[in-house]
Amino acid sequence: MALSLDIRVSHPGFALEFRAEIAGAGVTALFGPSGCGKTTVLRVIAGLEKGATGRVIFEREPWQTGRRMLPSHRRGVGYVFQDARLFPNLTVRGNLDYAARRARRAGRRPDFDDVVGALDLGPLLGRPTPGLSGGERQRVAIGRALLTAPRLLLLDEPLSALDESRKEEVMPYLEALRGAAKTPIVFVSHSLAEVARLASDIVVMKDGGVIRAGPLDDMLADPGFAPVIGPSLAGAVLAGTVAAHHDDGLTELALGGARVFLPGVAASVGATIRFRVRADDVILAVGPVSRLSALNVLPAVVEDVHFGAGPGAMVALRVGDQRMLARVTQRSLGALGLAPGASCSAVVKSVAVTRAEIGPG
Ligand SMILES: Nc1ncnc2c1ncn2[C@@H]1O[C@H](COP(=O)(O)OP(=O)(O)OP(=O)(O)O)[C@@H](O)[C@H]1O
Repeated sequence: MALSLDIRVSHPGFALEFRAEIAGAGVTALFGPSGCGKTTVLRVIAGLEKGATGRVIFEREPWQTGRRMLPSHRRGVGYVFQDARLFPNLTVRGNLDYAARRARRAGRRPDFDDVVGALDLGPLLGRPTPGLSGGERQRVAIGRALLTAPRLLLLDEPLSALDESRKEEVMPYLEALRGAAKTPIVFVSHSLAEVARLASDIVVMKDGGVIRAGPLDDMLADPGFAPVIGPSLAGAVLAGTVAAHHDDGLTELALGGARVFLPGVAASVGATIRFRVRADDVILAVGPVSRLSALNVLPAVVEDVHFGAGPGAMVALRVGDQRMLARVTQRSLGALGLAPGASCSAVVKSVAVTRAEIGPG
């Protein structure tokens, strides 16, 4: 584990008591409602929360023990804030150069051209920052953080200030970063769709503490996790390989032996795609399914059933070697005779999977 945290922070009316081990690679999401303490955790990691106590160890290096803190600038942390916080008096190039100079002074060697290329910042370099769009500003902010050649990258809701189309503009850069960066990333979000697209691990927070932590895919496929996030948000991530793009705008994916049709995905044939299917969008059927508008009928086996306090049930399904969740009524389960071990079909409408929930694998 790269980052070991056992920290406490106290503000008037708020107490944080946070323990977690954060992986040395990939993206760990800190997920939870507004005010649960996500930003405070990032600030402690970055060395910005002066009143914090406890222990922060990064790759065996003590960043904080008790009240002794390694100064923020000696940690090698890149921080991207919700609002880009660019220097308004400098051009895009000026903002980026500033970061690269800082890194070089600290003995690190950022690759300017590499970062500019990865984030498509070339055409923006001469622009003053006040005139940039929200999406452009965040790309520059991410570039600036990368140019400090950080050992750890902290992203605090980098998309939350953007509207949906701007989010979609920036998201592919974050996804590419996840694939290319050897730097571990801690990503704060209260959007499960964003977390499902970017994260490999998740730490779920509530009221200043950790309520669940683990690998994202396992967690999202666990029917016991649904009550933690709210059943209407529940849904598992599936992965498939692009098999074909069709003239009517649909993309066909191979999932083991099964086929799934999604709204057109911009990825080449053979590429791996991840997509989240919300439990509410899955219909279960027993026996032959014919003449149905839904395009995806996946052979499934019931693995587990969790009953809620109301009339609903969360059903864990195995589809080939992957897992899915379906939320149906207990009445339907009884009528169909569905219990662990039973075979059924999981029916998913193509249009139920939105673009925001589809990303590269
Ligand atoms: N410097 C401070 N002084 C007093 N209270 C603070 C301070 N910083 C944070 N808090 C409080 O601590 C709590 C946690 O704040 P924090 O910003 O960490 O939550 P969050 O989960 O990141 O929220 P959001 O998603 O809205 O950004 C909030 O109640 C906040 O008002």
